[in-house]
Amino acid sequence: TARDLSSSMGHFWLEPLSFPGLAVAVALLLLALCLRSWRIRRPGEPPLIKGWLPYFGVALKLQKDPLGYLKFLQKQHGNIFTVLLGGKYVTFILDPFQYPLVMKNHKQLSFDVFSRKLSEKAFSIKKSMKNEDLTHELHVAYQFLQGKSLDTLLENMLQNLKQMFEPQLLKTKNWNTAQMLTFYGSIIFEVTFRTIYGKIPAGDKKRIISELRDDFFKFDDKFSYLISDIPIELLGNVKSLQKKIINSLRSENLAKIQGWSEIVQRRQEILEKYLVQDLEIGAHHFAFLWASVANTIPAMFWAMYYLLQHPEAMEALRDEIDCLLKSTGQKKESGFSLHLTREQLDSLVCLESIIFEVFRLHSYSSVIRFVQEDFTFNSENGDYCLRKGDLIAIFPPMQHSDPEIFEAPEEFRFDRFIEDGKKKTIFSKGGKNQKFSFMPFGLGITKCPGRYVAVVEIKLLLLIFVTYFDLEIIDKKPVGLDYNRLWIGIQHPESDVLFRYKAKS
Ligand code: HEM
Repeated sequence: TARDLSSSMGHFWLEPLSFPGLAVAVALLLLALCLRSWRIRRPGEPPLIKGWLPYFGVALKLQKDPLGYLKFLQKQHGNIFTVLLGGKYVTFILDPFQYPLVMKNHKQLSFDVFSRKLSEKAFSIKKSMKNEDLTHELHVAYQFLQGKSLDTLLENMLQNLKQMFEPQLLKTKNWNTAQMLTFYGSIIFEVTFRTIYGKIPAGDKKRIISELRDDFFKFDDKFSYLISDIPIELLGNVKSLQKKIINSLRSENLAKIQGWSEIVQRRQEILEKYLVQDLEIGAHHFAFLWASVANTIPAMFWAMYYLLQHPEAMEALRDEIDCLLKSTGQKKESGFSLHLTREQLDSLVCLESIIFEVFRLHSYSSVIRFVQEDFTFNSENGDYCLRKGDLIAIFPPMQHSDPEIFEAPEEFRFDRFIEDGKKKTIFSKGGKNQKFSFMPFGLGITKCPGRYVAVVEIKLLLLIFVTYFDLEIIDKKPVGLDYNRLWIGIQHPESDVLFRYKAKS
């Protein structure tokens, strides 16, 4: 419908044009749209599905029910086919045994063309993305999101949570009502910012962090439009929000913040070494900040949402946490005195299983590659010609929702990732182990480097809320997914959910 169409394009505005001017602009636009859709399948190419809408192709159908529609196309056309989506031709590779072929052909199937375009539009990172040495050094620096550095991040995160919770939240002795996504979003933004970028000096602290957070969420609300072809200038105030956030993360402003994490220190050194332009440095910090919270927030929302809807999961989790606290001699009653190591967090198999089950159900992180040159994809099921300029997509939710790998895949089962009291890591189909059955963080060279931080952070927050608070869901109606962020991580809920909390007495 026209409404769907306008929402899938974004609510943008145009400068008023005179009538003849407008008519010519519309005619040219329609011509351009039709030309983009004018493609005929060449011999050897995968089946081509263009839909009936010029330019948009099957975008609306896919957005309405991505899994249902892709499974329908898979039944009709097999494991490889090309669809027209918002002016782009995307070839889906749905057979997991062919994933390694996509990952290993770096030269023909490039990941950086796609991510460079996104970084330029969404975060205003311009020249520096083309500098291979810089990109390489930034990648090497991701080691500071693992190992010993991760232990330090965990310690600092606990400390920050203590400072954030003690003055206020832990004193909430009467029921307080809040919207769940907004509530956890705000906590995650603040604790992540403090842990990664450090503490804003007292005085202006509250104002600065809440202003940055508000701007960040307003920007993030429009993120799905940033991966479309709509120029950023047509997205209302997104450009000015982007400028404002980048400005607050420039070296000069970051220098006022104390306690940078190792990853930020190292990134800053590398950025200074290669770049002269301070705004470009701010843009890199913005991209990293976005990556560090954008997916953790909806993941935390869903974990809490399912826990509150599934008393059996809550009970199992409470037992597991009680056991750990007892065995480490920690008492719940003595204020916020928790001390946890990464090994202890790691031993909580039920907690991890709950989080992984949320990822399985709601991570739509896709692996996207750009076809750099015409290329023949030699697979076991035949050879396919891929066309220069098209995109290739691997779509993990197809495995996550395969009933032969995960029984009753639509159900939330808190213990799905537990077997004989231990973590279950291998899943099979038809008797064969499936290496690519669970891919919430992408694959290969572009796999998320922050995945350990994300899991530690969600574990810590769930543990704290379950230990120190009484929690109840108020809106009991089931909540569906909003597929606006189809390719980019954990999906948001269709609507926020009312819940209430109070500190345990
Ligand atoms: C549940 C939470 C998270 C999910 C589902 C997630 C998912 C992903 C995915 C799928 C990618 C790859 C995108 C691509 O193929 O281009 C990615 C990239 C990235 N993620 Fe995460 N992520 C999460 C949390 C985090 C956190 C907490 C951090 C940082 C502390 C982080 C830092 C990054 C960075 C820096 C990249 C870009 C890597 C590059 O330069 O290639 N992520 N994430």
